[in-house]
This record gives sequence, C-alpha cells and structure tokens, in this order.
Amino acid sequence: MPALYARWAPSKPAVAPKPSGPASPPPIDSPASTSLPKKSHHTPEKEFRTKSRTKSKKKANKAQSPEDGPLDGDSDIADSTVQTVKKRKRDVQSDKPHNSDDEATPKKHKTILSKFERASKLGEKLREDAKVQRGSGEPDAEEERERLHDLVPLPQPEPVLDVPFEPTYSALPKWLAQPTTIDSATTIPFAKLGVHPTFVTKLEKQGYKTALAVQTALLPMLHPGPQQHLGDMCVSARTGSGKTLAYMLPVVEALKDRVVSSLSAIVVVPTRQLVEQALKVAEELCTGTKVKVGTAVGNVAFQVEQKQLVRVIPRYDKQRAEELQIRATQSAQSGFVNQRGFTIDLAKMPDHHVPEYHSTIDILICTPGRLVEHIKNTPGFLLRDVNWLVIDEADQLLNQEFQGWSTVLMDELHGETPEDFMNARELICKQRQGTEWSVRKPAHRCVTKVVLSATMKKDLTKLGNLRFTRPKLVVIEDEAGDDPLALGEDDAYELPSTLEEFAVPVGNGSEKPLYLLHVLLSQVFADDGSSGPGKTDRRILKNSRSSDGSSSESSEQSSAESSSEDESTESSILGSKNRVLIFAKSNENASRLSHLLSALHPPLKPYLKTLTRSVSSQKSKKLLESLGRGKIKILIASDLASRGLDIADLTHVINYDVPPSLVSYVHRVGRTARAGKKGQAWTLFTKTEAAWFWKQLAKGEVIKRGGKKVKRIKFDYSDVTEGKRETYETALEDLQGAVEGTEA
Ligand SMILES: Nc1ncnc2c1ncn2[C@@H]1O[C@H](COP(=O)(O)OP(=O)(O)OP(=O)(O)O)[C@@H](O)[C@H]1O
Repeated sequence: MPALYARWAPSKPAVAPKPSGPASPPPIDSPASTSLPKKSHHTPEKEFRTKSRTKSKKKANKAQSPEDGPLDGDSDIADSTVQTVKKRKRDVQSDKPHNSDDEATPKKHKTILSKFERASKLGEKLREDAKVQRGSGEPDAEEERERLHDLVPLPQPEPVLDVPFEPTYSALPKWLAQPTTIDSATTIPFAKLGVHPTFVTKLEKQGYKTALAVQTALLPMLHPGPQQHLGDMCVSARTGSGKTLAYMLPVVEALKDRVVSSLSAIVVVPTRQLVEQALKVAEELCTGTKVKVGTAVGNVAFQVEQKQLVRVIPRYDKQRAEELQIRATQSAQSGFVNQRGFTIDLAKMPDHHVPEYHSTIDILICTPGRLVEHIKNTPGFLLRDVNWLVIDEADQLLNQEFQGWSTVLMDELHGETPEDFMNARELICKQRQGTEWSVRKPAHRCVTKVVLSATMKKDLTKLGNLRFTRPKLVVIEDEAGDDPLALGEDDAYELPSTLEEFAVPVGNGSEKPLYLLHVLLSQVFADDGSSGPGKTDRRILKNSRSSDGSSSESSEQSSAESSSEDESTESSILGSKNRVLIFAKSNENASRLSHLLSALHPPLKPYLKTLTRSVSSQKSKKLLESLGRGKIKILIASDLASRGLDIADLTHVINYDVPPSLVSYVHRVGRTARAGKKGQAWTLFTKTEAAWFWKQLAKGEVIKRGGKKVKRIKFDYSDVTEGKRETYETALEDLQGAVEGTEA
C-alpha cells in the first residue's frame, strides 16, 4: 500500500514471526495497541511534538511487517514492544507444545502412569491378602462403612405416643359437671320431708307410705325451708321412679291456700296421654283445696279451651273504654287486628265497660304446641303470675323445637305484660317511665323451673334455651353407685333394677308374627299356673333353646304342649294377671300387627287392642285404663306410648320392632318394672338388626343395667311354626285384602 494512504488504512493486527513448525500459534493483537508508552516529563509543547512523532512512528510501525524489525529512533519503545510480543509468543508456545517436544512429553507421562499402575496393583493385592487373612468373603471395614452408610437410615426422632386425650377439666358448667347425687334406695316417710299433714294423709290413702328416692331428693329442695334450693332444677331419674309426684306435690302444696285463681304453674309434657296422666295425679292432690287444674291439648276445640282457661268480665271504666274504642277503631282502619288483643271482646262489652280477664285455673298441664297457640292467640292468657314451670320428658321436648315453643314461652315468662292487659301498677310504671315521677317496677318475677327426664342429656345448647337461674342437676343413682350422669360428660341411662330383659332372634323376620305369638302363648300367658314374671325362666327352659343351641325338650313334646296351649288360651289369658304392651315401629304397623294376630290366633282377639295416633283422647284414656284393670291384656302401640305412660301392673313389654334408638328402648321397656315392681322386656330382632342390638343396646356402655345382662332366647323353629304356617299364610292374604280394600 502506498505510504500516502497508509494512515487511512485500518490498523493491521501485529503478527508474530511465523514459527518454522507446522503448528502455528493463533494471531495475537498488535503490541502497539496493548503496550503502554513509558512516562516522561515534557512541556505541553514538547509533549505535543513527542506525541505527533510517536503517532507517526506508530503508523509507520503498523505499515511495516513485524519481520522488518524496529524502526530507527525511539528504539526503547520498539524494544519493549518486541519483548512483549516474544514473551507472549513463549506463553502461547508453552500452552501448545511444539513438535520438537512431542517425543519427550509422552515419555514423562508413561513413567508416571506406569508408577501409578504399579502402586494401584500393589494396593489391590494387599486388600486381597487382608481378605484372605480374615478368612471370609466379607468386605473390609472401609467397604463395610461405605455400604452401611448407604443403608443405615438417618437417625429419626422418637415417635410421639398416641395417648388418648383425657381432659382433666370439664367443658360443662359446674352445675352440670358436678350434680347432686342421691341413692335410688333412699326412702323417707313423707311426714319427715316437711310435707303438710293433710297431704301425708292423702298420700297414705293412695297407698304411698314413704317417699321414693327422687321425691326424697326433690321435696326438701322445692319446699320453703332450710334445704330449699332458690333456683332451677334439672332432674335425671330412671323410668317409673315417681317423678310426677315429686314435682306435683310441692306445686300443689305451695298453692293450697289459694282462694282466687290465677295461673301460677305450667306443666309441659309431650303427649295428650301424659297430660291426662299428670292431670290425674294433680287432681288427686288438689282434692279438698280450691286449687284448680286445667289442660290444654290439641284434641279440644280451641275456642272451647280459651273459654275454659280465661274468663272475661265487663268492668265499668268510662275513660279507659273510650281510649280502647279509639285504639280499636284505629287498628280496624289499619287492617291490623291483634288476635290476642281486646278488640274482639270490646265489641261485646256494654257501654263504658272494658273487658277484664281472669284466669280460671291455677295449674295448667299442656302440650307445648297448644301452649304456644294460647300465648299467641288467647286474649288475657297471661303468664305474669306464673311461679312454677315444669317440663317433663324434657330431652324429647327440647329436641322437638316445634313452633319455637321454648323461646315463645321464655319470652312471655320473662317479658313485659302486653300493654292492653297491664294491671294498674304495671300501667303506672309504664306511663311514668323516664319521668321524674317514675315508679319502681315490680320485682322481677321469680319462676322456679323444674326440668325432668329418665334420659336427661347434658346438652347445654338445649338446656340453655330455658334461661335457668342458679340451676342444679339432681341425679338418682343406683345401688351400685353406678350413677349414669355423674360419671362424665357422656350421656348414660339407667334401667330399673327389677327389669329382666330377653332377646329373641327371628331369622330374616318373614315369620316374626309367629315368633310374637309364640312369646305371647309360651311366656306371657302360659297355662302352667305361673302367672308372675318370676316363673319365666322355667317356661323358657321348657319352650326354647338356650343360647348355646341345645334343645330343652323334644319337638314332639313341644308340639303337644303348643296344641294344648292353643285349646286353653282363652281360659289362660282370662286367668292371667299379666298384661303386655307391644311396640311396633309405626301406627300403620301396629294396626296391621293387631289384625294379623287376631287372625292367627282368634282367642286373643277379645283381649287385644291397638293404640295409635288416630285414636281419640277419650278412647286412648279408656284403653289405658282397661289395660291397667286387666280388662284387656294386650295393647299394641307405636312409640307414641313409649314415654311416660304409667299403666298399672304392666308385666311385659315386647319390642316387636327393634326400637329406633337407645333412648327409645329405655323408655319403651320402662313402661314395666315401675316403682319397684317386677317386669320383663322382650325384643325380637332379625339377622340384620342383630349387630346393632347386641353391640349398642345389649352390651354398649350407654345403657346401665347394674351388672345384669340381656338373655338370648332361641326358640325351636318347629315349635314356633308348627300347625300355624297355613293359618299364617291365610292371615297374610286377609291382611293384604284388607289393606288394598282400605287403600281403594
Ligand atoms: N311414694 C310412692 N310410693 C309408691 N309408689 C309410688 C310413689 N310415688 C309414685 N309411685 C308410683 O310410681 C309409679 C311411677 O310414677 P311416675 O309415673 O311418676 O314415674 P316417672 O318417674 O314419671 O316415670 P317415667 O319416667 O316413665 O315417666 C306410679 O305408678 C306411681 O303411682
């Protein structure tokens, strides 16, 4: 390139002198571009000249090939540059050996490699020798360690033991967690419990000489006196323990001197049969006093009942009459007429008169539904004088919160009297409220609440609705001290100690009516001169297989006995003192079973009746009385009759259908073995019901039997069905015809 254009040409990379060998090093940058000029002290002018000279020399250098050697002048810079290039060249050459070194290098490596191979062979040999010396094919310690290191799991923390949580505290309030317990064997004469002599005499006349345990516990707590409990009470005592008298006696005693009636006590029970029963106990106690007892149940026309409970009297009060007239007109114009209000009655009043309402009764026994209806719709039905509220069978009632009865009742009981029905004092209080002439409100009404059940649950969500004041739980414990409720927070129920329980397997249940008939004829009404339940064991041995399956008697003997039983059934039933209540799972089932039993064994028919919801109150009352007197011997009922019914001398209960719950079982079998009398409960169970029956009901923890067991009685199939199969099939066809005829 001509020198003239050299300055414009792009700078050429400086190239190291070509090596003679074939492997040439990669090109490197020009030393001019990488090396720094040596520092010297110059004036700016000198510096400028030096710089321009250096620049031109650099340019010339660039234009020259490296082989050309350094330029004249400025030889120091040129020298340093050439040295740097050479140094770099050496570096590069040392990284990549030249052909001249190729032969020397493998020799060195070979020596090292051979040394290494010899050393490793020696090590291996030594290891082998060590193995042989140990005399086994086991790996050496190092291998072992390596292997174990792989297999041994990492150290883990100790597993935490799964200890069941047993709280040392109770989630229940103290009054529920620590009940007052009374031994069920405790009996004390009524006179010693502070009962008034007139009532003691009355009770003795009824045959009650001493107070039962629950009465012994409750009477002192409810009577005015040193042991009185100034608060509410929850009572758990088994079936037939005398709870009705325990609450009714203190109420009647408290009101015995009453001359003018005012509603002072309300007793709430779940069914109309129980209303009748409680009414009977109350009336017996009230004889000779002016205390009046009334009922409110769904079977009486509502208007009729309203008149029976509240009496309306016209009272002259011109000013109030005018006021009420104006308000009545306003409410009529607005279209909102309060059913409970005075409006309707005001229209019937003579001029300048207002209606005045008076309660006709002191004690009201009612079902919750009817009570709510009266609270909402009966003018003058006021609870301002109520001092006693009793809720029997409380667990059932509180579970059936229908119409929100407990809330309505509590609001009415603790709330203010509706303005239209306020008495003079309440009116003055209301009118002067907030003024300087305000009158002190009357002291808050003091209502004593008594809540009872044989299957009381420690359920605060339910009991909380009742707005208790200073509540107390009283539990009646059995002789063994096996107190069902006091043991813990779990609910447990106790059966009467005089109750015997039997369970009969009935296969798949297709012949259950035949098994029922067999139990009735061979156990309840057996014609062997033994009418009491105590003789049952002997009959069971005669007529059944024990639980281990061994036959007690030959089938011929059994059939002979059963045919003779058939012939003498009527006379044996007539002569028997036994009465039986049979439970079916529904009203329909009860009716069908009744039909089937009568068809299967006609001699039973005159002594067999059915109690269902469709039976009127009057009729059901008569039926229960007839059963109590022994006029009828067999009553088939649904669970309607399972609670609270007290049938005199009922000796047997048969669960034809297994009860729907443990609570239901406790109440069903509790219809017998009451007040210390003996009784038997029989349950027929199918294959599918067996597991639940034995696990939950017979052997479970919830039902306490005081160490007794449910006896399993397996009847001979031939005994049960012999001579009855044809009749059974005909009876089934009849029943089907009857059902279809009814349905059509
Ligand atoms: N002091 C007494 N002495 C003898 N018998 C009594 C006494 N008190 C009550 N009875 C009788 O005990 C029986 C059962 O009474 P009650 O109906 O009050 O039992 P209960 O505890 O309410 O039973 P349930 O939980 O089944 O309703 C009744 O026949 C009653 O006449």
